[in-house]
Amino acid sequence: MKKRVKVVAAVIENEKNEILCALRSTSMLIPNKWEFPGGKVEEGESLQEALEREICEELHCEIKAYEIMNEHVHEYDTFIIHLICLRAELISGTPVATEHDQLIWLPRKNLSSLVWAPADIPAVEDLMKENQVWK
Ligand SMILES: Nc1nc2c([nH]c(=O)n2[C@H]2C[C@H](O)[C@@H](COP(=O)(O)OP(=O)(O)OP(=O)(O)O)O2)c(=O)[nH]1
Repeated sequence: MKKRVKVVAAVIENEKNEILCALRSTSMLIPNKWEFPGGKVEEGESLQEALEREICEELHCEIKAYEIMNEHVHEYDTFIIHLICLRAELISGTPVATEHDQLIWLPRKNLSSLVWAPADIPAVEDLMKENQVWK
């Protein structure tokens, strides 16, 4: 049976309405694909606590995590991911790529120019739809 992981990911939006996108490195699982930074939820943690911890560990900055913007189950060849994307805001510091190969801020309308991890595509599509409604 495939392993099932519960992962939280941060949709961090800045004051210019750009979203932080992170490139998984060649040494990570699902290499060279873009994702929303985050990681696995540990036992006893709320989604928000898990995400704030992961971002602090990975990007060396502080965020405040808010509500779920997209939730999706995706089956990879070797595992099943329950990916939960939360809206988030940068509270202090500047994100630094310590595990990722690259970090970029992109306006919603340009998100489709990146090659995303397959599990992220529904969240990316939802974000781009918000662009059509509000911008
Ligand atoms: N963080 C994150 N992971 C994603 C996304 N999309 C996606 O398929 N994944 C996959 C890649 C990884 O296999 C898994 C998350 O694992 P991870 O390695 O980033 O999490 P972690 O830091 O808690 O892992 P670990 O090193 O403690 O084992 O989910 C996404 O948008 N964000």
